Amino acid sequence: MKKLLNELNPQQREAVLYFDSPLLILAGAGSGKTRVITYKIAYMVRELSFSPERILAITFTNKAAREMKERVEKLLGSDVPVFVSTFHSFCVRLLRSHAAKVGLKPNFVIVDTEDKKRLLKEVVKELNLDTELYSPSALSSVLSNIKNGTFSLDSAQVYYDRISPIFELYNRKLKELNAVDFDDLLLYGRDILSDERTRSYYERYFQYLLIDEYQDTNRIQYEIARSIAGRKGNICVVGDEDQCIYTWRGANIENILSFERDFKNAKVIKLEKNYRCTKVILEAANAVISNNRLRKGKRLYTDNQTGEPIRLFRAETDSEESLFVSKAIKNLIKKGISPKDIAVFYRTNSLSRSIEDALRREGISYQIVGGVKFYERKEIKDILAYLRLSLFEEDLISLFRVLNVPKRGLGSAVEERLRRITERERSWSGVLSKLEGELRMEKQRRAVRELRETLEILKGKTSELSPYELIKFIVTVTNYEDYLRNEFKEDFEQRLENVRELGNTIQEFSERTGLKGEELYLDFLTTVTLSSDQDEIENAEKVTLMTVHASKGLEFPVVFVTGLEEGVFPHFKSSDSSEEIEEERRLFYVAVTRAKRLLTLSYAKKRRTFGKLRDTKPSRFISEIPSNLIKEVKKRTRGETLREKTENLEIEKSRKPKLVFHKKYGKGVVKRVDGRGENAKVTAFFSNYGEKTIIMKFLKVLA
Ligand SMILES: Nc1ncnc2c1ncn2[C@@H]1O[C@H](COP(=O)(O)OP(=O)(O)OP(=O)(O)O)[C@@H](O)[C@H]1O
Ligand SMILES: [Mg+2]
Repeated sequence: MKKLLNELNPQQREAVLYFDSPLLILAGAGSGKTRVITYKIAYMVRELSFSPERILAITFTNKAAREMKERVEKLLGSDVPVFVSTFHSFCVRLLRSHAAKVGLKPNFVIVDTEDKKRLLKEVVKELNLDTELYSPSALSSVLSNIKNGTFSLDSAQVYYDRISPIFELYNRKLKELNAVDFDDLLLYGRDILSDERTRSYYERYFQYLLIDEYQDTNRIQYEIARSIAGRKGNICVVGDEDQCIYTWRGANIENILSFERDFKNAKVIKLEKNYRCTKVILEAANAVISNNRLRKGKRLYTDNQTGEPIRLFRAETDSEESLFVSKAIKNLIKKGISPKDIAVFYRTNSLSRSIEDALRREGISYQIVGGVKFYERKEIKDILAYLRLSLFEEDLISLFRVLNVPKRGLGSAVEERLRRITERERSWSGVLSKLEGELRMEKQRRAVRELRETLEILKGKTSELSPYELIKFIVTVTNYEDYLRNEFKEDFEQRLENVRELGNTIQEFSERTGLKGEELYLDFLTTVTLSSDQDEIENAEKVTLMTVHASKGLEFPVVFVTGLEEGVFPHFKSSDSSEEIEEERRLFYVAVTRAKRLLTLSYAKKRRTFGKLRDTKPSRFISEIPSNLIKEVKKRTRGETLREKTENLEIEKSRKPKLVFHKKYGKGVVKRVDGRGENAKVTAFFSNYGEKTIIMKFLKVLA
């Protein structure tokens, strides 16, 4: 364990060892906040004999949760059942155990974004409102804001005068369907904990609570945390107010301030040393963020190398920008940088297409984070809908989805009839029997009967077949393969492949968790519904493309930030108030501080928007970086290829040596390297001779 603590600096160590009162760690990017949480958990388990399952750690994404668990296990050298989850998945657990308290059944369904819009469309229709005026996707986010407390129902009324009945009917429908949306998860979680007996049970059960990315918690999450930490105040939160980038989702800087007020005797520890970035990158980040006024103010330093200047490429057009990025990446890969160490960021998803095209042309493999996710693909959702129906009689949301998939000649008139029946009937068998009785056309009646029979058959199979077999069976009995072949000629193969992959995934999930039957599928479906953008990142030899929002908490040796134009980044929606600009600046700060060694910024002087090439202005954030830190990648005279232009992108080819060999002193462990190439000065520790500084050319690098 001593060794563990040695891997921390004095402030980090203090944070790990501190248990006397609630602890708030406020620190800038890359200063080791996440590391402190991980080490603190390991320390509690190993040195203080905490039962791992009684430690609750909250992270921002499921991927972060998984990684944290893995790291703790690595530090401890064994599997530990630490409870690491997101607020949402924690609330799912709470809700499964206490569903009745809030009027739900334990096997409630979580509606995803698409289901939610579908339901809202129904609501709007039922209230005889105009679907153009009350568009489901706009309503979806308004309702979300009302639930998470960013808007009041009254203030939303100004824009949508019928918002109250919509809100009411939507919630009623959810309840009737035994369904919840993402925001409900938190609200119900809070409600469950508002019962004093339940609350004190969890307060006693969880002996310590840790929260990462605390700056992005919203009010409701804060209240949940408070109820669990309770009076004991066994809580440690880490955050950075400069990285608060989710105020539009209700994240609230107030929570940092109220922490010190609500948790008596809270101790605040600051971490000021950054371990991630080069001096140049960190200085740029510090300079940019100092333009924000809504902050506590702190300055990070680093002992890392000065590093390369920040590259800036001013492209004529967006396609030239993409070309530059792809050529530069190609060059880096040629120089030995691994593709998985490279990330390209943009402000909005729509900017990815042109970069994708360019990368494809260069033959560079990439993964795009936050596009259409695996579980949002149509074929996956169709099969999962059948799976859900075979498990849950009352999942009428899924029933609507499969009514005419595969095509059975049951169009919108039948759907309308179905909707009316669902007002009285709650289970699919009842609903379908009624529907069959009401229909006039024999063909339609038969189609409905067949659907009901199919679902009956499936119902019996969930416990009988292995997950892989079950998915295969669903595909067979529904004739889904034929459907795909007929409807999606171009990418039918790919879609079928995705469905097979789904079978494998559930099978693997079952083997990993040891779960079976209904419990298995319930857990799997929850995981799937709550998966976030970051969950899609594979650990493959691929360049990663993502929005800045999705990059939170991550780090990459090489980062490109593209589309740095006024109106794009900062985004035009934000340009009318200084608070919103400050949020954009925090977002830019997050982008810059993801880079460990090389940062490249770019923008296009003309960008195609709404089908036309338009003039742009460079983002103000570029001019907020001191010019001595920037080196422009100039366009050279004609005749030279872009490859030559980007050849200048220098980056250390090999990593710093770790182990060296010297003729006289033998093997030495490297502590420091000053300079580059064969004349670099290497300071190393040799077991029989102590520390020596030697010129690189007299050494042999062993590792
Ligand atoms: N004491 C340390 N010694 C060596 N490396 C460290 C130390 N502390 C942190 N690091 C490394 O620095 C990097 C950044 O750490 P970490 O991700 O924990 O920072 P963070 O404060 O959580 O950043 P962010 O604000 O971006 O979430 C990681 O690669 C981590 O392993
Ligand atoms: Mg972190």
